[in-house]
Amino acid sequence: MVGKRHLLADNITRIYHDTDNKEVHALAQFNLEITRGEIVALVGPSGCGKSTFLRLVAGLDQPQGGTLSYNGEMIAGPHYDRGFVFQDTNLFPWLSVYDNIAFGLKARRVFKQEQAKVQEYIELVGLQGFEKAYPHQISGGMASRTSLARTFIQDPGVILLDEPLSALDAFTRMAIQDEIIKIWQRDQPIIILVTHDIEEAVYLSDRVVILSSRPGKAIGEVTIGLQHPRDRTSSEFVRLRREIMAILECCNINPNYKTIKLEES
Ligand SMILES: Nc1ncnc2c1ncn2[C@@H]1O[C@H](COP(=O)(O)OP(=O)(O)OP(=O)(O)O)[C@@H](O)[C@H]1O
Repeated sequence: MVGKRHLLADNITRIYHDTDNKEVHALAQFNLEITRGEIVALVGPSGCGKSTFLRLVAGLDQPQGGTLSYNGEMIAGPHYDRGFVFQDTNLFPWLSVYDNIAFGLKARRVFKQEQAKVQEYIELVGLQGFEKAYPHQISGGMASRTSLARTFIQDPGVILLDEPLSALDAFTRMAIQDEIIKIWQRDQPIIILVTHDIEEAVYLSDRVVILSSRPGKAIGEVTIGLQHPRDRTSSEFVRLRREIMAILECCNINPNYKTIKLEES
């Protein structure tokens, strides 16, 4: 896979039906191109199709219109080369931290050859000493770290992060954001991050794509030209946050960002 990571969404449409069988246009004419090593954040109002897009890239769902390809091939179903991390960590409660992280390697029957990677990823996310603990014995932050390590260890070309840190306190979230950058710098996957936290989007991503209200369309894009590690208090960081907020405000899609607006004022 090395050197060939390329994701292309061309004119994607996804229409659902609600309980009254009325059409719900989740995504319309949605376009996005991402190459190896990029982190792209998707921000937009609740219900604008962000998670829908991640599900399409994961191959868990199919678009009704447009094409979605990875490395030139249409995405037809799930594959371990496209990993998904959800807000709800979905850890296997009957497996220890170690076995949760090793799970994918075992499923692919590569555990024997790649066993050393398990300890390596445990250390990368700071879980040493908790290898034998079960999910009910660890904190929310540790569960998130386990879930991230379980996905990153597979070395996927694409990693889909659907608000993976939103349930955590600000301090833990910031620590894990740094861990994500550390692993990303090593493995260089494409990362698509869905977040409601504008600061998180600016801290982690190379580009922030802003979606309109449903049906979700890209209505703006902000390039974050800052080196890692980023300083959240720098004038450029604050300016980029404001630029994204301005696009959201300009398109009248502020209501879901009230908390962030209050923070800014
Ligand atoms: N399986 C489904 N059946 C019917 N409607 C659906 C289905 N999945 C999603 N939708 C609808 O499609 C729209 C987009 O949903 P999606 O979860 O992608 O939005 P989102 O931008 O991720 O929202 P949030 O930020 O609140 O998580 C919503 O109106 C949602 O109700």
